[in-house]
Amino acid sequence: MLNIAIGTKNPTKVAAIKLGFQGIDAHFIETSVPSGVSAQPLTDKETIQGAINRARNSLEKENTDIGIGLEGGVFSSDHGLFLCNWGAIVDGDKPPIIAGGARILLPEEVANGVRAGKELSEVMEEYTKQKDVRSKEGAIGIFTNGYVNRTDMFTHVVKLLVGQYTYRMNNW
Ligand SMILES: O=P(O)(O)OP(=O)(O)OP(=O)(O)OC[C@H]1O[C@@H](n2cnc3c(O)ncnc32)[C@H](O)[C@@H]1O
Ligand SMILES: [Mg+2]
Repeated sequence: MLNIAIGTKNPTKVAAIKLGFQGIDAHFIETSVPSGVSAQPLTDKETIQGAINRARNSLEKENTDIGIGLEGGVFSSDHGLFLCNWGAIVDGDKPPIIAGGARILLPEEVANGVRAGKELSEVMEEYTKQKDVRSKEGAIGIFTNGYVNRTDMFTHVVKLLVGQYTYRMNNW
């Protein structure tokens, strides 16, 4: 059995990790760890680092076989501010396994709140007048009209991670 530390207690991320590991005999420990980056990462680079830090910190804290981290962020482009998501698996001293998720543009009204220094989660609550969007459908669920929610999006990231992890186990 694979012991896995999950570097979050956010229910959308926890659900995605359990779905992404379906078919693998695994035991999960949810643990709160620092991401080591800003609460609102503003570049791909910072968001990737947050995912790796969460994976490594949860592995070291819980002393499991592997650690997994999922991190949400945004980045600026010529077209506006994109939502981005990254994930990482850390397995001892091996190089981290990394995978990226879907990206969508945020409406300018929401983007301006983040540019002004607010966290996306806070802006989403004001914009939708709903509490705790981050733990439910997420910004991606709201702006895709429910077609792809935060768990769907992170499940894809986790499958990309698990697939690369099992490939490496079998071939390296
Ligand atoms: O408990 P943790 O694991 O930290 O979960 P989180 O919801 O805070 O998620 P992240 O730290 O990975 O996300 C970074 C920031 O972006 C926000 N965010 C990212 N994606 C979001 C989404 O789909 N909906 C609402 N807020 C989102 C989030 O609330 C944070 O302010
Ligand atoms: Mg957070």
